[in-house]
Amino acid sequence: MTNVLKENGGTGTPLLVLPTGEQQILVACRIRPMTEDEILQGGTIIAHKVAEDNMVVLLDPDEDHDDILRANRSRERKYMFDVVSDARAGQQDVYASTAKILLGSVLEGYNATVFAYGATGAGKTYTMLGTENNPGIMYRTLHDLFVEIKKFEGQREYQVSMSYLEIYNELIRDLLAPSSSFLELREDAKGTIQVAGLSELITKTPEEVMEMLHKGNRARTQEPTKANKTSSRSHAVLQVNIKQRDVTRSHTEQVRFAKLYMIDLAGSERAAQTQNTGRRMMEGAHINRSLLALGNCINALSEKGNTKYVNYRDSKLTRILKDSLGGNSRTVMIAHISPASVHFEESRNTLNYADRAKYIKTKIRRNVIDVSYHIAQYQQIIQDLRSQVQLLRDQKDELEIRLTTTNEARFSRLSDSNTTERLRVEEGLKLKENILQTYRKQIGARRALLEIDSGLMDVIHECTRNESVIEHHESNKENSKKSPEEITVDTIVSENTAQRARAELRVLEQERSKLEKQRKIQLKDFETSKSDARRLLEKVTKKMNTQEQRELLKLLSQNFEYEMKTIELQADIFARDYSIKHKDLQLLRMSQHRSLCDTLIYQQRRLIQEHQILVPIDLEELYQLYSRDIDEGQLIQDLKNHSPRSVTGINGKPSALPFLSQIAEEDLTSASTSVTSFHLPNNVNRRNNHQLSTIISNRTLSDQDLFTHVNNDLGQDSTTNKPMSYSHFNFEQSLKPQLTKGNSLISLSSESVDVPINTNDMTTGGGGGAANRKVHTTSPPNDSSVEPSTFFSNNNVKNKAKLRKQTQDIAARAAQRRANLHHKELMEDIGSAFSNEPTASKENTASAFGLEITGVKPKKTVTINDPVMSRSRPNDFHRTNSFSPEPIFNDPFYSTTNNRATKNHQKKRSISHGSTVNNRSNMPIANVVVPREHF
Ligand SMILES: Nc1ncnc2c1ncn2[C@@H]1O[C@H](COP(=O)(O)OP(=O)(O)OP(=O)(O)O)[C@@H](O)[C@H]1O
Repeated sequence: MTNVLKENGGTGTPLLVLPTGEQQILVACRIRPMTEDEILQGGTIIAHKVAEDNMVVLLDPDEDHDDILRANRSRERKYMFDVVSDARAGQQDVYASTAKILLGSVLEGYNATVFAYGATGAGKTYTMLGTENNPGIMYRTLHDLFVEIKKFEGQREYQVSMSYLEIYNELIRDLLAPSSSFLELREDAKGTIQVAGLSELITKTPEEVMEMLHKGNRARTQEPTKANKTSSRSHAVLQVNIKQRDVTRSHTEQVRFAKLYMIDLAGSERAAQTQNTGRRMMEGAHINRSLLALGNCINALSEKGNTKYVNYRDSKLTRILKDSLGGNSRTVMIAHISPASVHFEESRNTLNYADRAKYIKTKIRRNVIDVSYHIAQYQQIIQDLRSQVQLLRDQKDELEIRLTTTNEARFSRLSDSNTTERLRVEEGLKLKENILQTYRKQIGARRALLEIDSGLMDVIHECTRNESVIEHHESNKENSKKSPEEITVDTIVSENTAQRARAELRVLEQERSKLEKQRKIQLKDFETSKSDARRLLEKVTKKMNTQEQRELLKLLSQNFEYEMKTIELQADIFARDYSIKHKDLQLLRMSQHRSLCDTLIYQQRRLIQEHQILVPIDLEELYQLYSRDIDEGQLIQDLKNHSPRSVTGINGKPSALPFLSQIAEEDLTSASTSVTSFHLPNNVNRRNNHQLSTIISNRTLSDQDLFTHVNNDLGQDSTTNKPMSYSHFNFEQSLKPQLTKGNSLISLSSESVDVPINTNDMTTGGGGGAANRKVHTTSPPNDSSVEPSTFFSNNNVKNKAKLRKQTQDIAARAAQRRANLHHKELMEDIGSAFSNEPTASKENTASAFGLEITGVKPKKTVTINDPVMSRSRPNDFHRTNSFSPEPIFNDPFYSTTNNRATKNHQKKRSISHGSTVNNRSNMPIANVVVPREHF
């Protein structure tokens, strides 16, 4: 069979790769020769290819040229197509002008379809399948596909598999497993049609393909009809899947997939012409129905602008052809007609359809998946490359030994008279040595460049880090201008750090410019060695004329390429590492900036309150929004999620990022102030430590904070080496050392907090009345069996788990309460608008207004009250302004009710021993107690 192809012109012409994007279907027309039957029937040739033009002229056999009346109403039809072939065109010609055009694209990862269309007996099967001695498109395409694949041997890995099915009477049969039951079509999530259970066989040679095709065709439903002795009564679909990837593993790898459909449709038929009855007629009806569906799709798709709905669902054929007609596929339609006058109507219909199909456009894109390897996998790839390098080295050494022996033998054989040959061999060896040296030089230059780059990256990173430290110090200084008596140890430490950073920066800048100069020189060296190697290679290639020499050269080059690839991979790892570090710093800087903004907002807010300035309602709402973000911990959560610390390494464990451990403690502290400065402006928190902790103790603690603190394994107080006190732990003393050891940034969000554990509340499991459901804890835990000090003990895992569980319970109950409250409020709001309606009807009305009452999302904040403060200063509240009827206590910064609720109910709140009671629900809502004198 392969010989047949060679005789027919083989695979000569190079393959095209067509561009991506919207493309029209390529429509070809094949006019077959007259058959004996047609000649016997007295048929005349009415279909002609016009010279070189891609035009078909179809003459009307009934036209009477002597009819003067109809002289101007000729039924002669002219059609233009992309390709037209007539009786003179051989199988190879038809293949070369149609399917072969697609092959290059298929190998590049584009889907393609070739389908043969036409009336029964028009020559579709001949074109697609052909005969044993003159195979058709299916075989030729696959043959060339394998030839092309062979060309890439050693560079790309291919897997070719095929499946072959027929649609007979709207039933799908697997032609490669004909005894299996009928198959069903399925549509996957992406809308791609799949045939469930279809066998897919991997093929390695064209011979295997041909064997499978024959096997499939033998199983195909074929019956003689009046119109065609070997009429195919089904649509046959050959699907070839091509998957390819590069042999050489790299850090990024492209895997390409392509689907190639080759379809031999059953022929449309007219009952009168085929004279079919019974089963044949039924078959014909099915064939026609599916072809009609195809025709409808073609009509809809060829509409200008293609706005019409395309109904692919009418037949299995159109469902399978969905992508080929309107989706991601380069498609070629080969319309077949008989030239005989007896088939004028069929030919005309076919040509009309083909003419419409010219306007169909498909959207082509390449099916490529970029497989990007995780850094952890790089090591493996490098290892693989190293072993490949070693293997090649061994091969090279072996070849060198063989070559030397051969050369020595040749030298001894060479007589003095044959000096020219001797010189030639000597020169060859010299060239080889030269090329080796150049390669070594190039590798050396690349390695040196990599080292400089890596050093430079480190220096740049260190510069940025120091700049960040200085910047933060400056902004802090600016932010909290202190009187001389306010200068504390912290201030001095910070100043020293900044000075150190400045000194470091100066040295680093010098180092950086030195490295940059070195890099320039090295880069030049590398470029020179590259061009030297290229020149030499060209020279040596010309000189080496024995097979052995060429093989050696090839091995040398491959060896060199692998070495270079290994270095490039290392460079890539460095670059990625640096990029992670850089992002880390960016995060830190953003965090610092946020800290500054928080402080600003806080101070502004304080000014407003102290001077009782009226603020516009929208500003007030913005404050509330801001406060909610802070309290819900959403921003902190985001920070945590994007923190490089959240990058997981092998086995899901956090990856070791040494950079983080290098961050100076002061940097972390500054990052940590992102939230704390909002609660603790510098001029407040420097006054005295007592005040500091008191203020902190009264902040709102969100669920997020709560979980974070519990989960963060706070352990022992590092200064006293004692377990953490239950009622209070201080950020400065407790969290910072943990953080600097590499704990999550989330911990930075909180300082000193009170953990609100009311064991009564917990043990009742939320099942009690309003008293048990109180959010605030006004007394220390009264469960004496639980030693507070053991709660945070590092070793007491049980207690920690218990505490975690209790905390979660509190949060869950608080969330539930809020949900109830929201629900209630919503119902009351709706109630005021529709006060006469019963509750059920209100819910209906709400849903009619797009309000889903039951779906009210519970808020996530738990409000904590300082037990000590609440008891000792019950009446120490004051009003600041009309927007804040209570002091900070009701400050929207700390308040967690939603905007609407806050707005609606602010005026109705009353103060009751440190908790604000919502008039409607009688439930305490979020609040924080802050004694006046602290401001
Ligand atoms: N280009 C051609 N050269 C020579 N013979 C041809 C050519 N095209 C078709 N024939 C012959 O015409 C006859 C009908 O062709 P074929 O079976 O391929 O038609 P078909 O369109 O597939 O019909 P059906 O739809 O009924 O299956 C066959 O005997 C075939 O060998």
